[in-house]
Amino acid sequence: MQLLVSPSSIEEARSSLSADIIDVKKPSEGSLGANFPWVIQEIKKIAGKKPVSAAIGDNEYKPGTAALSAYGAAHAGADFIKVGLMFDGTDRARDVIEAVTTAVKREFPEKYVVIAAYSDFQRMGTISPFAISRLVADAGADVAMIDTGIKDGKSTFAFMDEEALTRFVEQNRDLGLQTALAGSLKFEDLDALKRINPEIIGVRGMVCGGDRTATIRIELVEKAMKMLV
Ligand SMILES: O=C[C@H](O)COP(=O)(O)O
Repeated sequence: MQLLVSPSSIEEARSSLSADIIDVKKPSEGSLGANFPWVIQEIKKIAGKKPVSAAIGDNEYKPGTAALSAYGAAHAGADFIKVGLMFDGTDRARDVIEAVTTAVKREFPEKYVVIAAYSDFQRMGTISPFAISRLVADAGADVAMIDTGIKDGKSTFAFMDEEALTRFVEQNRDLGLQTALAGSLKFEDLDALKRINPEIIGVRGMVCGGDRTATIRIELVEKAMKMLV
């Protein structure tokens, strides 16, 4: 299980370097808020051999806009391009997933496309994570992800229990996909996450000391890494 940590600045990225994946985002613009291309470029430089991920926003149904954002993130140096689906409807989700995957993979077949749905989809009226796996696999994307859409401190475990999350991981594995789980995860959740066994867990608040609007602390990233071995 790899640890993905989401810094919002170059300084925070420096504190995140012991994580497995450095995920550039702008939390002030949403759960999967996109940061500036020059921030991705700078973080890519300091990340060395560590893979860099970039969130490209909690997208409405705008396949062209999402595809261009994904293309921009790939060109800025992101190895993982992470796309949130903040709308409902299987056909519409298929359009966006195909568009972003094509935008990245035509030029960068080695890069990973991560498609995220939200554990709190019911309160937001957006697509269920269970509905995206097949679409992600059919499009040739790589990772199906769950995050929380509304960052009000309620964790993914408040909306989906261990059994549901395990089913999601298994569904993805059967389709040849990796799974990433995130959403206000806490140190206390790590044992359950080890049992669920996704390929990636994504955190920010946990390594900011509980408040995702605070700053990432190097010792908490190291603590999380130690707890995962
Ligand atoms: O990709 C993961 C997210 O940044 C998780 O953020 P969070 O742990 O504050 O919910």
